[in-house]
Amino acid sequence: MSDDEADPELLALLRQHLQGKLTLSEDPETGVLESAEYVCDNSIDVALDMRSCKNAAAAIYAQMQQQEYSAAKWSAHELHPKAKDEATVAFIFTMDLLNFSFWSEKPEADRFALSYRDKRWTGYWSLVAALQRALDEGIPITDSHFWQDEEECTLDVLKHVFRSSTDEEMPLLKERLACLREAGTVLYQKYKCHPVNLISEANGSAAALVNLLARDFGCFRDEHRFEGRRKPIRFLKRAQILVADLWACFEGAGYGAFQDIDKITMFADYRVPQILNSMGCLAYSPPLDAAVRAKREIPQGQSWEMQLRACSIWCVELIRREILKQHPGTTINAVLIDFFLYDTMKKMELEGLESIPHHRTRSIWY
Ligand SMILES: Nc1nc2c(c(CN[C@H]3C=C[C@H](O)[C@@H]3O)cn2[C@@H]2O[C@H](COP(=O)(O)O)[C@@H](O)[C@H]2O)c(=O)[nH]1
Repeated sequence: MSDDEADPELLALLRQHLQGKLTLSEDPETGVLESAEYVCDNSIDVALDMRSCKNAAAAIYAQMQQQEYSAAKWSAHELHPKAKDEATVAFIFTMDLLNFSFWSEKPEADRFALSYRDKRWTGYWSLVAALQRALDEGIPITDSHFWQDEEECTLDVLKHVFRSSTDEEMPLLKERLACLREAGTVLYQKYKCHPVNLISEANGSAAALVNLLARDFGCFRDEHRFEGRRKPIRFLKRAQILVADLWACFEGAGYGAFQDIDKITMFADYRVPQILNSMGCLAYSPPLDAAVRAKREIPQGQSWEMQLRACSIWCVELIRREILKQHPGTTINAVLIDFFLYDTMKKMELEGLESIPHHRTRSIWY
């Protein structure tokens, strides 16, 4: 067949499509909601309180309206990147590769903290500040070529990037370096060394992008066994928050344009379960409640930890459905509810209003 002749198979497919006979493959699903509902239905140490979820839906909606809460708030934060370009995509990809496990056992004054732009940053914001500071210092921390260069991108360089203003180091630094190395290799092998090519591969689907991340990057494959069930339970928290951060940063356009963003669920971290419990939406069994209040470490993958994560996802899904029922046509989705709950929890923490500690699990998943 010469170059300018169309492929007969392609022509046949096109003809079928034009005649309405070709049903393109179903929109992809991530399987996270199905996983969350399954674990929640089989949980005995974490339960949802429906009355509180209903009340929470009304309160969250009212406060989001009052604060004019929208995706635009994402870029408003001084540390988040402002430019709507490939460099920002690389920044967000790097950030969500490493967006896990900032909590400390030390008192507030001694915990890992980072000084940047004359402020002290802890938790998630210490990560964002560290990346911004590295770029200011000419360290190409968001460049996948750098991640692969074992001479340049060493553990000592990462220690410098995340250097603390206290004696405590950022947790899991070796694991963070391993995430960068793996991501650098996969981006080199499959995506021409840049995450923008990942986004275009997903063809405007948030669920497809989440699935690509879980398929190709072990460090995004946040799925685990639950009590003998054959099919793994999928949480995919950092894959989902990566898609959500792109969507929020680019305000649903450009590299953040996803026609199915509403398929993204709440991000199963250690902060949102804390506020859901404080609002009465999640109830813990006495032994779990005692373990959380005693700040005892809860191992990743253990039943309690799986129940905390899954019930949080399912709880926010029910709150989302209740808001939709009370306010048909609202643009509020699980991403915005989640962002709002995280930000509200951080405000409560700042004002010393935490009624229960967050649970202590050390892992690269959240
Ligand atoms: N579910 C959920 N988890 C979130 C975030 C964020 C930050 N998102 C920003 C972007 C838009 C929003 O408006 C936020 O301003 C971080 N985390 C997770 O929390 C943990 C860090 O806690 P702490 O150590 O206390 O900072 C860690 O697992 C981190 O991955 C979120 O939004 N939702």
